[in-house]
Amino acid sequence: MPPYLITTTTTITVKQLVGRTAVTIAITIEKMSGLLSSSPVPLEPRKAPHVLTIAGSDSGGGAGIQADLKTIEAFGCYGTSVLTGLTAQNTKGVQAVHAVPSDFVIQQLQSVIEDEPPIAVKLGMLTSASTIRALASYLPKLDCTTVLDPVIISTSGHHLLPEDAVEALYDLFPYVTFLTPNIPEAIRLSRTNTKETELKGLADMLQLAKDTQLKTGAKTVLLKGGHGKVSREDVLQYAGQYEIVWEEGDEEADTVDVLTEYRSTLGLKVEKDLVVDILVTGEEVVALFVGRKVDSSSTHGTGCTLSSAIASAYATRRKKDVPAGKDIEVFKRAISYTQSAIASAFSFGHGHGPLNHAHLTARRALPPPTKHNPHPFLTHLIQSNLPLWKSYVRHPFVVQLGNGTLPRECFEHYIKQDYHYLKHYARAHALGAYKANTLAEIQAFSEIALHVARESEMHVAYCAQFGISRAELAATAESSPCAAYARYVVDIGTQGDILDVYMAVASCLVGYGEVGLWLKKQVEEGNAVLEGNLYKKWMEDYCGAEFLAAVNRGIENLERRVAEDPPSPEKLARLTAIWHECVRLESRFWDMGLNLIH
Ligand SMILES: Cc1ncc(COP(=O)(O)O)c(N)n1
Repeated sequence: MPPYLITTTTTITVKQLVGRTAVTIAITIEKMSGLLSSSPVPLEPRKAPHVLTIAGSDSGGGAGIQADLKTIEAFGCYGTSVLTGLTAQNTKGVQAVHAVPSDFVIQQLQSVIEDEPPIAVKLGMLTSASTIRALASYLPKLDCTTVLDPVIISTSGHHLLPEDAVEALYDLFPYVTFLTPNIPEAIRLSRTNTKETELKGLADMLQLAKDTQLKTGAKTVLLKGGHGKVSREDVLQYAGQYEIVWEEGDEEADTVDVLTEYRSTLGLKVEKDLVVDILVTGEEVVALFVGRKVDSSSTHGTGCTLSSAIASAYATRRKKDVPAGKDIEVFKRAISYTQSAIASAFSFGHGHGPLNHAHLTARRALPPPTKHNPHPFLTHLIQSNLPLWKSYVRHPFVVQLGNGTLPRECFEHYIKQDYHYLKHYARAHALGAYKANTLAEIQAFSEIALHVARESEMHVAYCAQFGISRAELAATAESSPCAAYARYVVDIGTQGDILDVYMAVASCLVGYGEVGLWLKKQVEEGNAVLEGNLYKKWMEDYCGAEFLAAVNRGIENLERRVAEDPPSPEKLARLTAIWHECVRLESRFWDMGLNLIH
């Protein structure tokens, strides 16, 4: 589409975007009919599932009961807390621990339970052997689902559990439904003599998870793989053998070249290592949860958050007929919540920062740009419908153009229609200038509109290479797919606000950047040809450094705009819908070329 962008030096800005927030309103028929009938049926009082945490206090707010209660709340449950100890702690470390006497721990527990029994109990820092033993004799009476995060050493390296208390844990394990150790904790609790550094890949981790379950006697073990490094190939080896649950969109995330390439031009390390959490129930591997490693120092309280998330996801689970240890959905929701809380963490303190427990709610829905992902808005847009995005950027028209097999008349039809499209694309930018409310923004949109107008002249010359005269171009009737796309963009510009305009013009820019990069890679790998290709000039333009620099500027300004003024969830949903529609219409534009649609 826009060769004019090749020389574009103007910035494109777009406002904020992101996150996935879903609000479900459920009204039961009974209640409805109750409301409507002449003798109303009394409504059941609304109840939030009760989740209890038995853990220590972190004065810094990132771990312990503070993290637990925030997590429980985020899952829509009601949290109660029994404190086992107080820590004087911040993000830099633990300065002191003060144990709560074990009989007072039990007294707190009795007070809570006598009033309202919990659906699930999370256990964290248990502080002393006497408290652990007291809990081991109390828990069987409670008869409810328990999640134990065996907190032994803090992220900052402080011993939170004395040696005799670690041994006392074995009295508690038989009453534990879900045990969630990390690799060092699993090595310790399974009493294996392996050192962490001796673990070689996924096979050793699988063995460790099974050993931990066997030696502790906990019903289910979720071995957290955050400390390990696993390659994609290693995971794929187990594809037929175990259920593999990929993090949303991650299976294909590598294919978004435009972001990967841009990150590497910014000098950022593109993290290839995967994190694998292993779920073992009854000595059987149930599932592997695979996600991308998040390069972040905001990890304080990760174990507390995940275990509370499991307790809460269990308390609100939908499939009540599936055995607890095999309900993959529970673990998937808990892991995904924790991963997003790390990825969207904001900076706090001078050490290992806390997670963002409120990422599911309104204004923090979209993660802020981080070192790991400086493009959260675009990542959200692309991954919100990856198959749709691929139908555009890997369209057969593009594939055939790259390997030189695209029939000439298809390209000619496309390029003539593209000329028409440019006119409307320029109008959309003029509308953007009209709607902008700062002079800088007015200038940016006007300059792009000017560029489009000027560059359409270049387009005329470009078309001449294919024997298409200016008169022929002007006389060509607009095809329906071109009209549909162009009118949609201009219509959004007319009825929407400035941010809508940004959105309506973004997929064209980013998509052509992606197509250019992909074609370049195809040429390097021998799947596409440049020399002797009829479309060489077109390919060179879109693979060229100048065009890609314009794409990068556009992405950067879009992200900046969005980070400065985050949209509400409703606005985010609208922006995402505009993006999807433009991507769909871009794909139809290639269809038009390939199938000579008029
Ligand atoms: C009260 C309390 N509970 C648990 C942890 C472990 O959390 P982390 O390993 O992230 O330091 C902690 N530091 N403090």
